[in-house]
Amino acid sequence: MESDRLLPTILLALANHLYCNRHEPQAAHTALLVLLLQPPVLVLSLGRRSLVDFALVNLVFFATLALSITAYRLSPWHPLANIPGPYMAKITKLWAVKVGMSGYRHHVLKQLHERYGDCVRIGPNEISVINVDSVKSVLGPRGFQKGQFYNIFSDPNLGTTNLLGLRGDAHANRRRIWNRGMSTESMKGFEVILAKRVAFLLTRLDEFAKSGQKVDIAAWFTYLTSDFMGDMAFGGGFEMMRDAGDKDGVYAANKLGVKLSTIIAQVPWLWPTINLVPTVQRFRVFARQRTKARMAAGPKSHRDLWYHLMDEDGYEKVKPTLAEVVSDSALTIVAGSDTSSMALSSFVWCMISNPDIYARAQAEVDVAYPDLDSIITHSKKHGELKFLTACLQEVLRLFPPVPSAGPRRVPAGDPQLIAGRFFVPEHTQVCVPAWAIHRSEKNFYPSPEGFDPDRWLRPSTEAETLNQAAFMPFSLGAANCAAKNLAWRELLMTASAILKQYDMSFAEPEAEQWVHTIKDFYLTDADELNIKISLR
Ligand code: HEM
Repeated sequence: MESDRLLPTILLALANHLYCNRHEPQAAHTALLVLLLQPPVLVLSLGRRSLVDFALVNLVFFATLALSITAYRLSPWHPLANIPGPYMAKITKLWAVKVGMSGYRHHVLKQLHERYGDCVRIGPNEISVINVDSVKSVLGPRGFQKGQFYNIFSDPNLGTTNLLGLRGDAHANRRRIWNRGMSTESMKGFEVILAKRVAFLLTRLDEFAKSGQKVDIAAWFTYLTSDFMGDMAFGGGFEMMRDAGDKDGVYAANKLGVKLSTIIAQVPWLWPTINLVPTVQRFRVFARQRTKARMAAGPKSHRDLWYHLMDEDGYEKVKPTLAEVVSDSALTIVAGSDTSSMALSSFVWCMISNPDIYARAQAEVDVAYPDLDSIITHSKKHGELKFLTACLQEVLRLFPPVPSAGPRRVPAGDPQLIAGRFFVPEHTQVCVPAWAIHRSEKNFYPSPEGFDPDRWLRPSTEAETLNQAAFMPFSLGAANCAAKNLAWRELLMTASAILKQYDMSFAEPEAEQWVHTIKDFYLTDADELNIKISLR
């Protein structure tokens, strides 16, 4: 290729690299279009017309761009050059997309930390940290704002963003309403709603116990938590326990959205493009339909979350808009169904896999609750369930339902010292993976990978480590789980009821390996967990 085309093509590619380095693209389709258009425009402006010219200019343009980006990302001038990590991760986000799509991101991050230490570079502009001091500075009271990944929680159709996607003052204002909605007083109303659903679960599970058929308990916990969240968010909407499945495909659409978020987490500028896919819209259509139904139904006898999010008590000077409430109610279903159901499934798996511990937890429930009714009518005795609580803590430690979450972002103009030795520039994405933190022997020792509920109950000794500050299944700081207390009640009530009512065993050898099928798609997903249950 002659220099009259070669030089301008190379310069154009380098200029593109320089521009994108300063201004990260926000939407894949526009960025791609702009890139694809440039080489042909250049060829035409140079007065050329032949196909060979078009092909060569394209080749040189994209090869130069790729080489320039790769060289810079691996060079000692890159601001994250001194942070160790895999080469492919440093060069391209495609590495993270591949890892994310495999569903084993949680395992990969843990292995990387074992190999490289507390701070690992996991993307051209992204790091992962697991030492507790850094975790505090990222998530603590003066922590970082959420990274670009969380932009997916804005709904272009409603023109608003749900709580999970908000930052700064906007987040604090909305969170105040959530916190009021999750007060001890509100919890009483929610418990009535929860108790009805748990009681119904038991009537459905009794059918399996009586027939002796195996039951996919993971699916039934999903039905329970989805039905419950539907009640909370929109005063109803899901009847998955009644239908023994996802009749309308709404849950599946939601699940697809969450899975896609794994890819988007790595390349957030793909979101506006993926957002155009009709299946992704299905869940939003459901939310709009339920909103109409909820508004037509009026107040419920027991106040649901909708009541509080709408500020029907009139505490706020400026009332939340309907769009904000709809998007937060939809968030309730996303955030509150798979998280709790995976925790409950992991709990059942841990019980059956550890018969001695199972027997102790069951005995404790039998002492606290003389009959099943007392379990589902009130939660006053939850404080007495010390061993069961320790079992659930251990479940949440080993199998956190949000294993690596989305990254936070180093504030503009304020580089940070991370892991005590690395200066990290503004806008760097920082991931804080609970799965790896919970399984580090620096935080939980001995046997950080073992199921040992007693570690939460034994008096502390020098030979053991139980780092409470490193326990973060509900995340930490201002944007931690808004429904942590409700989730605990749900876990304790359901776990107590299951222990009280049934004896459980694995229905097939594959079930013994079930935890190895847990995948990390921001929330977790796993195979069927088939068990046999019999009435006690
Ligand atoms: C065992 C059950 C649960 C676990 C382990 C859990 C865990 C978490 C985690 C780790 C986060 C932070 C996510 C992030 O930073 O990306 C979060 C946020 C959130 N969770 Fe939960 N969650 C559970 C149940 C629930 C339930 C039942 C609800 C709904 C009623 C809920 C509502 C929320 C909301 C609204 C947020 C966003 C908070 C904010 O950004 O201020 N969660 N949860």
